[in-house]
Amino acid sequence: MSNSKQSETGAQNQMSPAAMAALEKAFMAMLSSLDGSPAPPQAATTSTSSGGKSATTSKTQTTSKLEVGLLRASDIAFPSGNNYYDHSPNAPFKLDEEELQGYTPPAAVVDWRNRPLSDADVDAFTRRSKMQSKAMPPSNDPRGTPFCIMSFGADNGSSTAVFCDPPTRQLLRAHPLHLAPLHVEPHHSAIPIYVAASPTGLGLFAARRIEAGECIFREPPLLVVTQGLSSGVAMQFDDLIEKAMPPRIRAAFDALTNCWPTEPGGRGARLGKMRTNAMGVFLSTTRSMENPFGACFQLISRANHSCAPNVNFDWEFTTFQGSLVAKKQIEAGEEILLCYVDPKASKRARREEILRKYRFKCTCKKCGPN
Ligand SMILES: C[S@@+](CC[C@H](N)C(=O)[O-])C[C@H]1O[C@@H](n2cnc3c(N)ncnc32)[C@H](O)[C@@H]1O
Repeated sequence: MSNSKQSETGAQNQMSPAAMAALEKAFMAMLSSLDGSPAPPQAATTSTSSGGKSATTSKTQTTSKLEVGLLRASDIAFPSGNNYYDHSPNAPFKLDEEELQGYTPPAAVVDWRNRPLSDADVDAFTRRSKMQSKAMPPSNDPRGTPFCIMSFGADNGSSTAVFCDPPTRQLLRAHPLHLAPLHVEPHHSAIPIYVAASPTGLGLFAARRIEAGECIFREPPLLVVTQGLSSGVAMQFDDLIEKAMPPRIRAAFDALTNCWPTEPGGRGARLGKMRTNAMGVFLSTTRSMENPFGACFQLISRANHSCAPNVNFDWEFTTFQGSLVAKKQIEAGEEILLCYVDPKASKRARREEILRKYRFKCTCKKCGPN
C-alpha cells in the first residue's frame, strides 16, 4: 500500500517537554501575529537529538536540516520548482496554477506526466545515461544478492540515492528525470505547511485552510531503499549512506528522527532512521500494490500517525515525487496526520501492528488514551 509506512517506527520525543512547550508557545505567538499569510522567516534555533547525538540547527546554516517554523528555501534539501516546467532564472518565480496557465515549457523539458515513455525516450535516455550515469558499479553483498546504489537526478548535489537491484537501476537510468533537476513543488513559499512540536515529536501543521482533495505539496525522496535489504548491506548501511548521498541531501536525512536503538557510538542510527521514516513506494511504470521499496522524505516523513488521518500519501513514479493529499478540509493550525497502517482494520489489530512494527502505542483521537 502506498499509503502505509514501510517499516518500523517507535515512540521517541526529540526534545524535552519544556523545550517543546517553549517552542510551541513561541510558534503560537508567531502564528497569531500572522494575517492569514505566511510570515517572513523566523529566527528559530533548535536542538534536536538524532541517533543519540545532539545536533544544533540555526538560521544561518547552509545545510538543509528542517527547522521548526515556516518553510524557507534554505531549509529544503531539494530546490523549489516544478519537474514539469522550466526553472531557469527567467522562469516565473512563484509557480502557482494561475501563473502556469499559458506558460509553455521549453522543448528541452521532457513532459511525460501525461504520457507513457516511448521506445525512443527509453533509447535516448538509456544511451545518455550509459555515458553519463554516476551509478556505482553493481556489487555483490556477502549473501550474494546482486545489489547496486545509484544516484537518481541531476549531478548538481540534488539527487536521490537509490539502493536497488540491477534491473531497477537499468529502468531508472531510462527515466527522463534521471540526470534532470529534482524539485519540491510548488515553490517553497507556496507550500502551505509549517513544522512545529507536537505531542509526538515534530509534526507538520497546516499554515492555511487546505481544501479536501488538495495536493498539499510534492517532493522527491531523499533516499529509496529496497525492502529486500540483506543483512550484509544493512550492516554497512550507515557507511554506504555517507558515500551515496550528496551532502545537502544527507544532512536532511540525518536530521530525521530515529526510534530504533543504536550500537555504541551511534552506529546503526541511519538504518534506524530509514526504518522509522520510510514510506512504501514502487519503482516501475505500472503501479504495483506491493511497494517493494521504502522512501524517506524530508517533509512527508515528519507527518505523525493517526488512525483517523486527514491526508493520504501518494507516490508518482513518473514525476519521482511523493505527495500528501488532503482527505478532508484541514483548518489552519491543524496537524497533518497520516495513517501508517490500514485504517479499516480493527482497533486491536491497528494497535498491535503499530506497536509491533512502529514501536509506539497509538493514542490518536480514534484509539483514545488506553
Ligand atoms: C515518521 S516519524 C514522524 C515525525 C516525528 N514525530 C519527528 O519528530 O520527526 C515517526 C515517529 O513519530 C512518532 N509518532 C508518530 N505518530 C505517533 C503517534 N500517533 N503516537 C505516538 N508517537 C507517534 C513516533 O516516535 C514515530 O517513531
